[in-house]
Amino acid sequence: MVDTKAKLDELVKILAIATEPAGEAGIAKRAKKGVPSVRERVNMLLDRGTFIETSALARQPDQPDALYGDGLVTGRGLIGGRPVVVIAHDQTVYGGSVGVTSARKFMRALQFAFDNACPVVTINDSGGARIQDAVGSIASFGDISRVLERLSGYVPQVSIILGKCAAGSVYGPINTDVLIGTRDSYMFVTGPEVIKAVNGEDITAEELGGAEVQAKRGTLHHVADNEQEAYDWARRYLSYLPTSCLEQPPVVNPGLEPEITASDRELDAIIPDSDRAGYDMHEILLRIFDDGEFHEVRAAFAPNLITGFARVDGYPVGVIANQPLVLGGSIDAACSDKSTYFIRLCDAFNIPLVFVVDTPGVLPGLEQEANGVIIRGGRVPRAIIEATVPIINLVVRKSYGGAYGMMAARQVGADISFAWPTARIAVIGAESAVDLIGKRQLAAVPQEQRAAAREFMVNHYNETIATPWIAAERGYIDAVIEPARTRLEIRHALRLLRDKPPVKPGFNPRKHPVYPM
Ligand SMILES: CC(=O)SCCNC(=O)CCNC(=O)[C@H](O)C(C)(C)COP(=O)(O)OP(=O)(O)OC[C@H]1O[C@@H](n2cnc3c(N)ncnc32)[C@H](O)[C@@H]1OP(=O)(O)O
Repeated sequence: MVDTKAKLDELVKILAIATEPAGEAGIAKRAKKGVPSVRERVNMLLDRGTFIETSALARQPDQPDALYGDGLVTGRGLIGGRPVVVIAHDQTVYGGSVGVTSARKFMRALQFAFDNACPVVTINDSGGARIQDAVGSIASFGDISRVLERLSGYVPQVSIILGKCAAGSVYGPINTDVLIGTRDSYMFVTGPEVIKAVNGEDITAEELGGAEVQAKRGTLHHVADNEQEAYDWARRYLSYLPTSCLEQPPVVNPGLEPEITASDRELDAIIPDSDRAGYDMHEILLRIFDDGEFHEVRAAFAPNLITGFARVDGYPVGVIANQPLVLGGSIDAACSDKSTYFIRLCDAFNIPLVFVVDTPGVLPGLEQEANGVIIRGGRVPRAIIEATVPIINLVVRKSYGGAYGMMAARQVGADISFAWPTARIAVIGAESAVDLIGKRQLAAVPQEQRAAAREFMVNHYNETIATPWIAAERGYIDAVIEPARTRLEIRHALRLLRDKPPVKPGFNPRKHPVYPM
């Protein structure tokens, strides 16, 4: 005979335990740290009331006191009304470490995302592979890595970093698309105590892998002031992406402001008269896309290049722009990596690219050469050439030398290229050009007249060579446009390119190209 009521009572009791598996000790641990519970975290991320948990009762076999959930909460829910899979570590259960059972849950959740072609968001607060599970846990991380690779470029993957994450719990996230850390989070391969024990090095957690440091290294794509901001940032990021590479990104509020606005007209005066004066590129970006909105990604890393998302007539675009306020907007090794990554991210998810160009060229010097500026810079044009999404190129001021191609000149990959009348398109800047090819002429000028002669030659170069007119006359760019018309011209251009096919025509029997790495 089955005692149905007793069974139901047992279920209610077990579910209550599973909701707070570490009991009072877990609650006290969170209270001490001042952090929400893992399920509160999931609910802060998702649309209200949409979370459906899976495998809440999973626990280690053959251990009567094993804790439910095994340190991981998994399930599905909605963000902005669209499905996502969520995987979140419970720091109060085995330190959120990943054992054989939790790894199985992890894999099942990833498989669900694969089968249903929906994004994955992980909330990481974990010391990595569970030491007690020995080879079982490191083997499980191997399994997880293989599934993450299958998902990469197929569905968007976001990692939120909270607390102190180490080892497998940083290598997993770094293989996802975007990492968001709270200001008080840490990422390292091994923590300070292990380092002290292994090589005697005394180092603080902040120096080793604090959020600010990791953002400057490019490991974190955004540092949030608190958990809620981290979840909001992730939600906003996903609003620009399709649920998978099989879909198109969502369109939001098309058709607004079809005529030139007062904000558009401000663009006519934004480039300073002085060639050497800087200005904040954000001021341009905020005026050439919808609603003055720009969702910047990786702001703290290589800030001489800006990357982020915006909308053009409601359709998401990825934006890559030089920042004249930092290193004059020159291109260095770090910003080359930033650019390559962002091109591939957008291309993977059918998001057109808009390059906004004002760069004096590739940053010269020993430090850059030692940092691999050649090999890292070499990947940028490759990524542009391989991309199949529509690409727009807009030169607002300088576009010199190798940087011309690295910012998607039409000959490298732009489908449509524009320049403002203030554009300077040339092999090198005026001063360097005069010093290089005009040195014999200058040497022949009497010393007292040399400075004036040099200035004359610089002006002559700027007025006759480094202009957009030569590029326009010879067909290297498509049009020179009034700055105030830019927002509408980009709209028209992307409308023309809306049906660009996602494959390049022509058969090539190779397996894949070889990258400069
Ligand atoms: C593929 C791989 O992942 S191999 C590498 C395995 N992981 C590691 O080497 C990291 C080991 N862990 C650490 O270095 C530290 O715990 C840190 C840096 C992650 C966190 O440090 P702290 O914030 O000071 O927390 P603390 O060390 O107290 O750990 C919190 C709890 O998690 C447990 N824990 C942390 N990491 C692990 C782990 N990998 N396996 C099992 N338990 C772990 C701790 O034993 C502790 O348990 P308790 O609350 O019952 O005492």
